[in-house]
Amino acid sequence: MAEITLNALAHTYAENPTRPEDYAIREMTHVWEQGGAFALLGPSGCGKSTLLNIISGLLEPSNGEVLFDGKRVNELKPEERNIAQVFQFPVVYDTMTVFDNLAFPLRNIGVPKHKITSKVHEVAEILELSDQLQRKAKGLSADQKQKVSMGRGLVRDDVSAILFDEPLTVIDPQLKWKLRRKLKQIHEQFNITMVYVTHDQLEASTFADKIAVMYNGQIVQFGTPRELFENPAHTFVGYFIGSPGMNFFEAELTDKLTFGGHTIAINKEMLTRLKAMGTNKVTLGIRPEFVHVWDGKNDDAFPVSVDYVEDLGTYKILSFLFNGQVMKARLSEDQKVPSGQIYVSFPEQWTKVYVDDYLVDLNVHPTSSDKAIDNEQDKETDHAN
Ligand SMILES: Nc1ncnc2c1ncn2[C@@H]1O[C@H](COP(=O)(O)OP(=O)(O)OP(=O)(O)O)[C@@H](O)[C@H]1O
Repeated sequence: MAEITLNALAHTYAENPTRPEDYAIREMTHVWEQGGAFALLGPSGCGKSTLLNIISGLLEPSNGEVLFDGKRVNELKPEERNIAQVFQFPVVYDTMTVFDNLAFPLRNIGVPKHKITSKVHEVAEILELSDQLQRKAKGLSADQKQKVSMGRGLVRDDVSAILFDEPLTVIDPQLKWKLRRKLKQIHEQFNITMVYVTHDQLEASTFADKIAVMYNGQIVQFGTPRELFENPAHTFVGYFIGSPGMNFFEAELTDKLTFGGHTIAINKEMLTRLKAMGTNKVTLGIRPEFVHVWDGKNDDAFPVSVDYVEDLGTYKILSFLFNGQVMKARLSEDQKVPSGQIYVSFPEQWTKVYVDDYLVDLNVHPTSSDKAIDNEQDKETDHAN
């Protein structure tokens, strides 16, 4: 069992890296606590496999350290790290029986025979493979083979963590949910650190307690599925999580925030913070679920025109044009479908503010650069006095 720490970790495949874009993993410091179920979620090419290979020892990082329970493991070979890895495609020995496949990692480290037998039966029972133990792996279905792959990670008591790299890719859709549930159950039973890599938000949120969202070689947010939904820390999280993703629009900052001449309701403290940041490029984000749609005129609502409505069975997605920009609102199944000109409002609580793609969060203290701006402003005020 292990807590995994990435300390100022960075990796590049380039020989002479000069720009941040030359790094597949940009410098990150990150902790996966012992016993947690974590997902590493992001689109193709964001650096998930690179990160996983660094943790398992298949790849040596260009900079920084990997620590297991506080101990540096950079120099340890994969087999010395006690990490089990389950890949996209099942790794099983076709000519061996299921029993021998599961017993293999234990035989390798010289575990006594009677212990092997009891451990293999215990794991087979959990994975519902007990009646398959004497079968040759060759004849198994893809999902059964993948269960054997997982079982090979679970038989060893000395495993620090299990890393899953898109393990359900080859599994039939109707069996996916079953295996996902099984994994969750195994996690609860074994209390082992599990890191699950996927580009599928549904897989990530059903498996993990906490999700690390990766984008361009960086972890842009690490939070519960609910945090990622309600308070995306980066515009990419808003866009990537949710279906459809968050609506974004550029607002103009003067003594208020406006979009196409309409004033967007925003907290006073937030306005002060934005002014202190010295930016006039502010991006606002609101999830389709939180857009209020009204039939008639309303003091807080903006006039918009309906573009089209998609009926998705249990809910509807309304596309509308606001100041020439297409945005979306989610309507419940029984909500009346409006047409023509309608009114929408954006509740202040759910209107998120982003500068340079990062959330401006009033609960988080300003960064040192914000403080520097504050200090400069204080100085200017002193001079003026
Ligand atoms: N061996 C390599 N040599 C050079 N560049 C590489 C190598 N492996 C990966 N990359 C690059 O590093 C970046 C991150 O790739 P990586 O495979 O880690 O992403 P990923 O999120 O796992 O993508 P996928 O989901 O498609 O596997 C990409 O730009 C990729 O092209």
